[in-house]
Amino acid sequence: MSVTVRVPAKVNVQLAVGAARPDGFHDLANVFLAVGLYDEVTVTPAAELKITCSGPDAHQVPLDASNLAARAAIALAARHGLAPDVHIHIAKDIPVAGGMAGGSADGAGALLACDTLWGTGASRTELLEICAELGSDVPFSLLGGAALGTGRGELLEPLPVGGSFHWVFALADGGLSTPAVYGEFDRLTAGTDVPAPAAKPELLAALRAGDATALAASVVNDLQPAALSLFPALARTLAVGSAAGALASLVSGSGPTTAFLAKSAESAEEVASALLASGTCRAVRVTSGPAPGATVVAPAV
Ligand SMILES: C[C@](O)(CO)[C@H](O)COP(=O)(O)OP(=O)(O)OC[C@H]1O[C@@H](n2ccc(N)nc2=O)[C@H](O)[C@@H]1O
Ligand SMILES: Nc1ncnc2c1ncn2[C@@H]1O[C@H](COP(=O)(O)OP(=O)(O)OP(=O)(O)O)[C@@H](O)[C@H]1O
Repeated sequence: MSVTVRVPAKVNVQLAVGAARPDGFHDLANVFLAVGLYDEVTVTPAAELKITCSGPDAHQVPLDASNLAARAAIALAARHGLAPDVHIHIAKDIPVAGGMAGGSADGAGALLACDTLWGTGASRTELLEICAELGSDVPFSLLGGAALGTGRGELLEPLPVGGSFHWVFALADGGLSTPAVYGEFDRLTAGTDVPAPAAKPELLAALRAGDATALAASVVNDLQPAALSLFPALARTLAVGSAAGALASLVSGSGPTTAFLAKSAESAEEVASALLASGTCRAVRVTSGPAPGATVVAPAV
């Protein structure tokens, strides 16, 4: 008896970052778009909590209680007076420490999988509450689609999207630590007046219309200068994608994955080939978004 949940990666089409708050987090206007790269989380009853991981980046994933999937199982079990005795297997396809919310995806996936396996019947509200305790990106991993995240990114308002967008992702050699990138943002903006973050109306309209050209004209990531400062080689990857015809080239979230919005599936393939041929990234992925949020794919039998 086991339950498998599929969970998407995300790209931030707008990431507006405010000044650091007293609690160390930053207020955001975070426009999330789920894209079709997925991790699959399978939970099976076991004598004790155990985690395994497969996939090309598996060796970088912690297999102890610090794994967000383990933390999710423990949090749900504690709320319902259960023992978190499950084997969690993560089939990992989302790049690790890549700015695509891979760990968050596993947290949301394990939560939904354990809820289904244990029959805890937690409401959507309770699941989202636990997600927010696990991390700022985790609620969106559960929800999927597109959403505006405010607060530290955990307060979600689903957004309408009028079509599918073609994306290419270039995976970098190495990762970036999210706190380090926010720290670099603070260093780069020290002494300046950081405006309160706000979603751009023209960007929300472009999403609503499914208009890739209009979306490309308005994407913006306030963490990009910080990511480039810590990982300067990313500038070359961005330039290659733009020269190959991408409508927009940007750092995905805290990086170092770079994201390229293409006008068509054919153009996306051309951008991907140029990126690979340039030698400025370790791998490329072609996909589209929005993608659905965490979904049970193989229920308990
Ligand atoms: C960069 C993004 O991926 C964009 O969606 C997120 O803002 C990061 O979300 P996350 O990885 O879920 O981050 P969390 O696990 O909640 O926080 C990790 C660390 O990132 C920094 N952090 C995160 C979110 C936020 N709004 N402000 C922050 O300053 C803090 O240093 C925090 O200690
Ligand atoms: N299930 C998990 N998968 C990957 N990393 C995990 C997981 N649980 C905990 N981690 C830890 O979290 C760190 C960040 O990994 P993750 O892949 O979530 O980064 P990210 O995609 O850049 O995050 P975000 O986009 O949400 O800022 C890893 O280096 C690892 O130590």
